[in-house]
Amino acid sequence: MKQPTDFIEAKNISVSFSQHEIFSNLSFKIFDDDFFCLIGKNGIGKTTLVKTILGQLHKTNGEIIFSKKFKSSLSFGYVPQFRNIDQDYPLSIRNFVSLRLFQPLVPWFSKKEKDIVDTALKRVGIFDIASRKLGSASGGEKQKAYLAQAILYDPQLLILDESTASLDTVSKFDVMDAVKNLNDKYGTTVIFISHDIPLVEKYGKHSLELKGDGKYSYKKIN
Ligand SMILES: Nc1ncnc2c1ncn2[C@@H]1O[C@H](COP(=O)(O)OP(=O)(O)OP(=O)(O)O)[C@@H](O)[C@H]1O
Repeated sequence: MKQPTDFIEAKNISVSFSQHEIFSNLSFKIFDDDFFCLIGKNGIGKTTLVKTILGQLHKTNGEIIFSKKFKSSLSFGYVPQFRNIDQDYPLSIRNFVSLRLFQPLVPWFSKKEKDIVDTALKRVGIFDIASRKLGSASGGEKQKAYLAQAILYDPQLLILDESTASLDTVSKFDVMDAVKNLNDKYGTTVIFISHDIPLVEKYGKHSLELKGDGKYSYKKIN
């Protein structure tokens, strides 16, 4: 199969903190339509690697090449582990998602801003329930509201950092199906940091496992 021409390529990258080498000579590609899974035990260097890709940390060695679609200053959306929201939280799902709109100069939203929010709500599949109170939504629906916030400005990369870790099984698959839809239908490039191997195997396209001591494995999954 022909590989996409848009990608981020890491070539022999190494990162150390003082004398502590986190990873070394790491090489892999993240393609434009990728569902790239980053796995490895706690403290192995997954967050460090993502920060390196985003240019927030300096590499000790190696280079990261950005093809034409990706700029070296990447725009990204970020969804961390699920943070629960109280039952009596007053905002609707739509108003909660709108909180991430850049601060408007006037205290109401323009048509363009409303369209941005509606598009994000539709893309993650919560448009029909957008007027409901977020506090009364299920765990999966709340996490999809965070997901809608993360894709509001159509970022080049969507980073899911253990985003399904504390959700029940049904909600986990519900959120992952929404992410898969973004990836399949809208070409959103996904980096999924997870310990959940069954999810990685079901949804991932490539995986990079950091194993410590400079060892890693990079493979195609689906
Ligand atoms: N700024 C820093 N200075 C020094 N050491 C750091 C710094 N940032 C991270 N580390 C260390 O680098 C190692 C890798 O941390 P990192 O957060 O990347 O791991 P991780 O795989 O994302 O872990 P987790 O799964 O727990 O989130 C850890 O030993 C951590 O303490």
